[in-house]
Amino acid sequence: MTDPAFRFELLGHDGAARLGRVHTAHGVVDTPTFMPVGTAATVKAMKPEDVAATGAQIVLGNTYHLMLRPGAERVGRLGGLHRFMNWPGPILTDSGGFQVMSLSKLRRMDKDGVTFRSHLDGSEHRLTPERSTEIQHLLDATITMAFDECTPFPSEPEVAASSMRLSMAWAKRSRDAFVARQGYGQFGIVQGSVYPDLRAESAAALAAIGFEGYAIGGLAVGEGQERMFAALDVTTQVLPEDRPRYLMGVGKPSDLVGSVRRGVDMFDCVLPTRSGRTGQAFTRRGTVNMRNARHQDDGRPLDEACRCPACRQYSRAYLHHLMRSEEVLGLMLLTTHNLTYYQDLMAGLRGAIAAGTLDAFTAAFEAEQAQGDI
Ligand SMILES: O=c1[nH]cnc2c(CCNCC3CCCCC3)c3[nH]c(NCc4cccs4)nc3cc12
Ligand SMILES: [Zn+2]
Repeated sequence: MTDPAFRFELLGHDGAARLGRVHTAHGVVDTPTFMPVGTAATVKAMKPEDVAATGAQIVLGNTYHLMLRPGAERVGRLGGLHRFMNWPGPILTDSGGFQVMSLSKLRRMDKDGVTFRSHLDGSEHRLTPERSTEIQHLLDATITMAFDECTPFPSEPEVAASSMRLSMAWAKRSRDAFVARQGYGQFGIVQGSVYPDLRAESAAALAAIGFEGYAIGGLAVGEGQERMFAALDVTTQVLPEDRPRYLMGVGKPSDLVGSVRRGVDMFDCVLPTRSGRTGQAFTRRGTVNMRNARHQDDGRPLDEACRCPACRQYSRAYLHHLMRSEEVLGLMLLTTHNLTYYQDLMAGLRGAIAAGTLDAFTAAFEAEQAQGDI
C-alpha cells in the first residue's frame, strides 16, 4: 500500500552519504537515485517497460517541451502525464526556466518571469513562477520544481547575489502557487554560484519557506568537478537533513559517486541517453565509443558484467554495425545499456552505504574506471 503522505525516510549513513526512500503518491524511490530524462513525454528510444527494466523508479518530465507541444491543458484533459506516457511511477517535472534560457529564441527576462518565442514555431509564450507551477499541476507531476534562474558560471559575487535573490523571490511565489496534495511534493532550488555565503543564504531562505525537498542548482554549468564538489560541501551542510537533496543536471559516473559521498540523494542528466544515441557507452572500465572501427570484428559483449539486453544478446561488432548504419536498434540498445549501467552504479552505491563500505566501493570504482577499455 503506497504511503499516502509525501515523506523522506532516512535509512542509514556512511559518512555524509545517505541511504533513503522517498515515499510518493505514485510509489517509492530508493535513494541515492538517478532519474532518466523523458523530454517529450518519452525517454528517447525507450518504451516505459524498458525504462523500468533498467531499474529506474522515477523519470523526468519536461515542462518547456510539453507546454509548447502538445500543451499543458491538453495533457491535463487527457488525464495527466502518467496516463499520457504510460509511466505509473513518480514523475518529477522541471520548471521550464532552464530550458527556456538554453533552447528558446528571442527571450526577455524580467523580475516577474520570462517571455520567449517557441523554438518550434516562433509563437510567443510567457513563464512566471505561477504559470510554471500551474503547468506542472496540469501535468500532474509527482514532484514539482520551483521556477528559478540558473546563475551562469562564472558570475561576479554581486551578480550571483542578485540572481540568487530573484530566484528566492520566485521560490516563494512558486510555493504560494503550489496546490498541496497527499503524496505530491515541491522542491526549492538553491542558487548562489560558487560562493559559500550566498549558498548558505539561499539554503536558509528556502528552508524558511519550507519545501518537501531541496534541489541544488547553478552547478554543472562549466565550473568543473572540483568547484562543484566544493559548492556541494558547503550546501549540503546547511540543507535540512530530513529532506531529499537533488543535484540538477549531474552527471558523469565520477560526478555521481563524488556527489553521493557529499550527501546528494537524487540526480538527473541527459548524458546516458543523449550520448548513448551518439554511440558513447558507459562501462565499468570507462566510456567506449561504439562507432570506433576497432570494434568491427569484436564478438565480445560491450560489458561482460552487465545484465542488460545489449550486453547479454549482442556483440560489440553488431553494436558497431548498428551505429555505423544509423539503425534505430542501435539507439535503443545503447540507451538501454547506459541507463542500466547508471542504475546499477546507483544500486551499488546504495548497497555500499547500507553495508558501510562506501570507501571501498569508491576505491574499486576509481580503479576500474582508470583501467580503461580492453
Ligand atoms: O540551476 C538550475 N535550475 C534548474 N535546472 C537546472 C538544470 C536542468 C536540470 N535538468 C532538467 C532536464 C529537464 C528535462 C529535459 C532535460 C533537462 C541544470 N543542468 C545542469 N547541467 C547539465 C546541463 C545540461 C545542458 C547544459 S548544462 N545544471 C543545471 C542547473 C539548473
Ligand atoms: Zn549492458
